[in-house]
Amino acid sequence: MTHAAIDIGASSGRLIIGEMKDGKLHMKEVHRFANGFTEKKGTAYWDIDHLVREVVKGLAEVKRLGYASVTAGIDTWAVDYVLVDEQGKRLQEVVAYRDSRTEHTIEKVTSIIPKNVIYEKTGIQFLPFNTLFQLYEEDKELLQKAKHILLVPDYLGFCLTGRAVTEATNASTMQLLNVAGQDFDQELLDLLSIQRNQFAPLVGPGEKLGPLRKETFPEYDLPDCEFYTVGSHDTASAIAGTPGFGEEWAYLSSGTWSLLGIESAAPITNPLAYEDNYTNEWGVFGTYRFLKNIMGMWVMQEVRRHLPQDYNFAEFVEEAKKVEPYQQFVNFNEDRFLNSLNMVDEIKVYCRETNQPVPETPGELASCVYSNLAIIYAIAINDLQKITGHSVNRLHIVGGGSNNALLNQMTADMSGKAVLAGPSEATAIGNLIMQMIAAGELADLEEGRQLISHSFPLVSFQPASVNRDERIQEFQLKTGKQPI
Ligand SMILES: Nc1ncnc2c1ncn2[C@@H]1O[C@H](COP(=O)(O)OP(=O)(O)OP(=O)(O)O)[C@@H](O)[C@H]1O
Ligand SMILES: C[C@H](O)[C@H](O)[C@@H](O)C(=O)CO
Ligand SMILES: [Mg+2]
Repeated sequence: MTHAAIDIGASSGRLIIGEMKDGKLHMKEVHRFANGFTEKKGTAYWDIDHLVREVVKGLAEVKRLGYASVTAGIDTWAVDYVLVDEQGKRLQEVVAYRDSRTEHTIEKVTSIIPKNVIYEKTGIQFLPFNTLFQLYEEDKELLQKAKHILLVPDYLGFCLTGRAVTEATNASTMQLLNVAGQDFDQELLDLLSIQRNQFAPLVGPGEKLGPLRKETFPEYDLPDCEFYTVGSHDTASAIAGTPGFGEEWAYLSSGTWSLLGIESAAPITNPLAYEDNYTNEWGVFGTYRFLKNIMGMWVMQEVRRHLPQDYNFAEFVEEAKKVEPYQQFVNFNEDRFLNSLNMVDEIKVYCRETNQPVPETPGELASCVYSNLAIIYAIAINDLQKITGHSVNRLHIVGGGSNNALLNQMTADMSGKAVLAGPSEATAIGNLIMQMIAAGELADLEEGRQLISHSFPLVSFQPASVNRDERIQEFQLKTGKQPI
């Protein structure tokens, strides 16, 4: 059986087909397209119609390649939603989570329901753009008109099959689900004046969603396609696609964001987890993604956008290798880097404010970003071990960032942990694995991870002794980021 993973990240989307042959997972990228948000009249929006078109184009390409019948699953970035009316029409453009409208909303909401109460209810990290805060700022009249409030992957599934669901892994990122009750929290819904039935029924990954409604797209020659729910939060699929085994492993899903954490059988919401803003996003098969959002390759994407040279990411790494690392210490996890007007200027201003050498060249800027991300990852692993009592002896880095051998080595050096890099397309692979389990081709996630480890070679990086403690202490001194 051939399966199609539709994986749409904040920076790019792709349709990848996969099938199991001779005990290996064989994949082919069939379609790739750009994604990104644009500002219109001061608000940041996604182009959701572009994404629908690109998904349908990708499915048409699947048919053109001779696959008459496939299954498919959709995963995207988290938290953002679409309001849909009684006729199934979108009520507004889709606001992007980096929009400034929720800059001060955490304070507003937590002045009504205390922060610790929300964390006890949801176990979810406080990020300014969580759906809870976006909906608090949403136009109340529009909200009232909405028959459905659909997260982006659920909306895409609705457009393609006509069926509205709320897939649980992505639903958890909204910070509206009560982890004890395993459904929406009524007090939080009341705060937003939202009825429970405005959210479609919660469903888990691995369930049949429905057939592609070809008649909706008559201008395309499309395959027969049965859609399944998967880990529709891309990070849930990325973790499902990470070939970690046993206890002592952690993951770093390295793309626009760096998501660093462990797979836990139960939520972890102790005081240290709350203080250090760790999250318990719902994973596949009832697991919890105990992780922390760290500013990731977004920083390099924005540096690239604001430099006159047109380097690709591999070229940035080569330029960074020519520069002495750890020349300045920058806490890229500060909100100021979430959507700076000009990331290059923001980094320079930060270094001037903290009386540090200012990076000027592309290599100096890339080295500054990679050096500090490696330190931030190392601190996050130390904190993770303290919070959970879980020891980590190897870090699996997956996603596009796993192609960065320099950063992989720096991460091993700063954390003192072995790094296993790859697969780069772990999200699409985790998406495919869920479909194969649902189709009965694989027994469970463990067998899926065995298949991944047999199909995609990992690259290993061992830690070198590089004044780890001194550099981390200097980072904490210069940035004020104290250990928990
Ligand atoms: N060869 C490479 N060398 C260095 N970095 C790379 C390389 N290839 C990709 N990257 C990094 O990976 C990032 C893209 O990662 P990935 O493809 O996982 O993101 P995405 O899926 O498009 O978006 P999201 O993270 O939102 O899912 C790029 O921004 C870049 O920084
Ligand atoms: C906004 C979310 O935190 C972000 O999308 C992250 O969870 C993600 O999905 C990274 O691809
Ligand atoms: Mg991705």
